[in-house]
Amino acid sequence: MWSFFPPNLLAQALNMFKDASSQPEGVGISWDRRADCPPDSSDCVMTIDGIYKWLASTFILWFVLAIYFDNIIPNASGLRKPLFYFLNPSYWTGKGENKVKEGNICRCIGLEPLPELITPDDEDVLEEENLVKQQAREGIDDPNAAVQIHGLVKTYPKTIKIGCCRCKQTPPYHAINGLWVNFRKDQLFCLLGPNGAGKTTTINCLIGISPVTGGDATIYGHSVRNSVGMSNIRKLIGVCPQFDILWDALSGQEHLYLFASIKGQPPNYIESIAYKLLDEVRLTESANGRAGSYSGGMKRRLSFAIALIGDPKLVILDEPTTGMDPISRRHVWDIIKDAKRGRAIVLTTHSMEEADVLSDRIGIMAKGRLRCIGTSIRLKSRFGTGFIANVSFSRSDVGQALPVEDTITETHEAVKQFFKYNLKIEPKVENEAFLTFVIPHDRESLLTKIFKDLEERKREFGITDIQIGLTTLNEVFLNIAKKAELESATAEGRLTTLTLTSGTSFQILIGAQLVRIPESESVENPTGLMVEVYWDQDDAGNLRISGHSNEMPIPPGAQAMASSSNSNTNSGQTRPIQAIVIDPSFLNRHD
Ligand SMILES: Nc1ncnc2c1ncn2[C@@H]1O[C@H](COP(=O)(O)OP(=O)(O)OP(=O)(O)O)[C@@H](O)[C@H]1O
Repeated sequence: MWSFFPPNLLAQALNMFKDASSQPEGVGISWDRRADCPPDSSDCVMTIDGIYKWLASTFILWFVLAIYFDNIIPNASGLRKPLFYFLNPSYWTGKGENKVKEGNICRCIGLEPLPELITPDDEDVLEEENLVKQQAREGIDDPNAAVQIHGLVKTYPKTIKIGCCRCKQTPPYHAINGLWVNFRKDQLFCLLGPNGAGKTTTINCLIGISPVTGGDATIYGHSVRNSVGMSNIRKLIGVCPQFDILWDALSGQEHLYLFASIKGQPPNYIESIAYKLLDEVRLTESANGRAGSYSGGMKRRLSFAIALIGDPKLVILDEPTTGMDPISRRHVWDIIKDAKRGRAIVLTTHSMEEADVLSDRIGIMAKGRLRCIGTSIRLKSRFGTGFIANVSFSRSDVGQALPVEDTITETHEAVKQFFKYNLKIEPKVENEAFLTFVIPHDRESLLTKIFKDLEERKREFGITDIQIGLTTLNEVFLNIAKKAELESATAEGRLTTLTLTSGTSFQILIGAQLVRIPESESVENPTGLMVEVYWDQDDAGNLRISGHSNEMPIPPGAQAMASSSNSNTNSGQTRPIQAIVIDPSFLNRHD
């Protein structure tokens, strides 16, 4: 046992050298006599020759063990190989399956239960899911898809590790909850979502930084779940991560040289590749400056240039324009548009304008699930509130006989009446120069006729311009984020206190639209009173009450929805009065 540890062998060898040469009559140990025991030694167990051989053998032993443990102990991202990975022929041949695992060897994480998969309630998401599932069932490798995501699940265990194999678990967090989607070639797919939606986690799973808990994803046919597939994927992708991974001491040019070498670009071309990319991202002048002295926007541009090295077939851009000024941003948009040709791009961003300008398809995620998918126009028409009509007025060419203010009021009033009579809507924004109306989707069929009439009566109303457009992507995003937050608040039965302007306070389910005011029955209103509650989101995305409507009688057709759980009721304490939630669907019937 003693001999398995090289320092002991070294110490023994030094000791033998000392004994052999410390006395004046000592003859030392020559190379020829390396296998002989010292002449006066009675307990010679090992000679210098034996020590050399042991040192050589233990070097090989420890070297092999180091490689083995390096493979089976989870790396910084939690990835590791199976215990008997070396028995798998693919490890040696570099072909076929060689699955990577996640988590500790004692499998704290491996035992995480997969989340309950929920069928999407959006028809487009369901259609996409069914398409990908069908392709997976039939083993079809879609020639138009660059990335195929098959029921991807990522669960972060809230685990506190103590020692090697003892671990304490807190509830796991499902960051991605069964994602089924294809990212097509020659297209830019934009992944949107509020903070914590799971966008970066999805990207990290695709690029192999984060191990997948369930499901799989293939990039140009290579699975992210096996290490051979992952090493092939690395040759095909370029990544601009959310946070710049740069070395302060290296210049922009040196970064490009370094990454081009790592990506295996031919040495003769590295200089021209770096020159071209620096020019594309407008960093030629600062090419020799240290990255540490770059501004945030310059660092983002350098990271973007690094992602384009080697002409990757899939480019993943995680918030690439964060911190850029509008001019640089527009410039990077142009580069991204050009880069779309011949490759797939996956982009995450918080800029709705960016998503609108660049995307071929957009997917909005929230709470780890895909909530909607489609082109920008499709999302706007399905999830926006409808069309926006802007009617502009001139002050000069109408109503000469009346004072200007009266003329304005009169023309505005006439247009307001026109919209009220034809579309039953009031203006959303109103000022001297224009009126803005939001036209709900259910009245879209009337638009052609109404705008023809309005066009003909332009002079009569003093209208200078009529503009009509879809609601913005921003609005779609807010609607989806709000719906997701509402869903989770309802599922968890979270309550909050509503205080009416009349001073009455009671508890309501977070996200409830219509609530019955407790104890509000009277002779005039035998069914009681209700209020409509308005919600918005705070900076952290949590729903908060922004206001409420006037109190109104509950119509006979209104039905109570399933009552909420009494999650905040503590035994021994006064039970808070909790309002009943009324099913808002009857509102639509009375529109
Ligand atoms: N290593 C981790 N351990 C535990 N939870 C994590 C870990 N990394 C991310 N999460 C959680 O997973 C969820 C998704 O995070 P992710 O970074 O993917 O969100 P995102 O959509 O990219 O948000 P943002 O727009 O802020 O970048 C978040 O609630 C986050 O707190």
